[in-house]
Amino acid sequence: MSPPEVAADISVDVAAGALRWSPSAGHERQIKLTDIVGIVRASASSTSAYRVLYIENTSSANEKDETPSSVTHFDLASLPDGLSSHVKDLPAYLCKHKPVHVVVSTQSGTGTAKDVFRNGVEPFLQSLGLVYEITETQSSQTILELAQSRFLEDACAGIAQTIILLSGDGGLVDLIDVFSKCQRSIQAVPDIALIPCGTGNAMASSIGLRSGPIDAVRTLLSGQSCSVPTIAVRFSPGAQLVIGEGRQRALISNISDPSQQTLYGAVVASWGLHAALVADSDTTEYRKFGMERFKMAATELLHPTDGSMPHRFQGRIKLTTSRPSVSLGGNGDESGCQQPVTSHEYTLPETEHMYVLTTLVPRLEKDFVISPASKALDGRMRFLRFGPLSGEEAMRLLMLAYQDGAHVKDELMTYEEVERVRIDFDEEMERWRRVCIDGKIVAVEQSGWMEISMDARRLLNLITPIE
Ligand SMILES: Nc1ncnc2c1ncn2[C@@H]1O[C@H](COP(=O)(O)OP(=O)(O)OP(=O)(O)O)[C@@H](O)[C@H]1O
Repeated sequence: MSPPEVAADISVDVAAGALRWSPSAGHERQIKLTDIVGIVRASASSTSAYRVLYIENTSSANEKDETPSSVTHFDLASLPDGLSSHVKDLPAYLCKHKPVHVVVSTQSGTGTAKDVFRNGVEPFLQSLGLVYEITETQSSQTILELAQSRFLEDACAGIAQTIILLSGDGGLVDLIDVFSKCQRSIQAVPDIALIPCGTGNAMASSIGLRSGPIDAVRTLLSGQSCSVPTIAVRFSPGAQLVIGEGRQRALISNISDPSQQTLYGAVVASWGLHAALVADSDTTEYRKFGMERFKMAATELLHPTDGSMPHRFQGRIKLTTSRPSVSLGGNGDESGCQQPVTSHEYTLPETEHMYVLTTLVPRLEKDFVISPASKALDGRMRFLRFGPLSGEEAMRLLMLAYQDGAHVKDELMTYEEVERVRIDFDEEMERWRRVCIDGKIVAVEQSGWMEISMDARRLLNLITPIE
């Protein structure tokens, strides 16, 4: 790390939204006030009083660099007018006795997590003098193994942990799955700071981290810790995880009891078009295209090369919803009192489907608002469905999700809050019995089923921006 730079001639130009200073060597510098990550008080042993952490944009017009920004800092002897609102105390989750654990998921998205660590997270931690340990993923098992051997053990022993996770949704889901399958009680719930480095980044986008991974570093200094609600997805005994670019199968759970075939997630459980396109596009070849990979796979599913219509997914769907009880002989309760809520279970009349999705979050990508009524981490589950359509019509409907979720107003769409969803699959080919749980793909056996419901436990916290 370079020696601290103590600034002189610091001035705040509120009208221009700029901060100017003279470094100890070199020309006057200027940044936008919006690029300030935060200002912290220097340690007692320091000669300066404050440290300004900011995002430096080093991109040039010709550079094709996906992570051009970096986090850096300079020191101040005193605080000029106009900067006091940027002064932050270190949040409790950065004041634990244990080193911060950083997990870099090297294959997430287009493989930028290492750069994001080098340019954003590492200089941030060093600027604050925080001690940290790093794990870079070597395989798709790394996070699962680390969660099992370290994070879970410490959580059960009551040791407070903060984990900075540079990944997409997959890394978070690996942690959720390991913690949810633990039979022991968690004594200290870990705080997870998600730095979005994946393709969809549904959870990060949904909690408000939509300006890229370097910008998400801000939240490390000024976020709040919120518990993560999860779904439990139970499967029929023959269901198997699809791994190795679709070529291999693995057990869902190492427990031999078939009734324990459960996966846990925090984002989405889907069947039909969504699950098929996530499954088809999860190959090294497709991953190179970033977010485009979803659209490319969708095009192939919606416009089969043999000129046929898109597949009609066969199965029966049963929903359980919460509804206020209807009072006998009345048109609702006019007294203003809350009506008791009862569960209502019914099977959809349609047995052919195209898009079937249950979600806990509003966004599947930064601008793809799948469930506009959802609020991240509020623990409410919503169900979306539409039936068989032409490729053009399905695309039209899904593109409306990019207009703040306008698709849910379309009469072709079923959209409602649910407590439980059960699907009984009536498909012969395994290809059409693949489902997606937060990016993981499961192939259900012929005549098999899956059942999605909320898990009552909250075993992990997520650091979210304060609104
Ligand atoms: N070194 C590695 N070798 C093989 N697989 C890896 C390696 N590092 C990470 N992975 C796997 O790559 C996948 C990346 O998933 P992740 O969700 O983080 O990114 P993504 O799929 O691009 O994003 P999103 O889920 O947000 O769309 C995970 O399954 C992870 O276990």
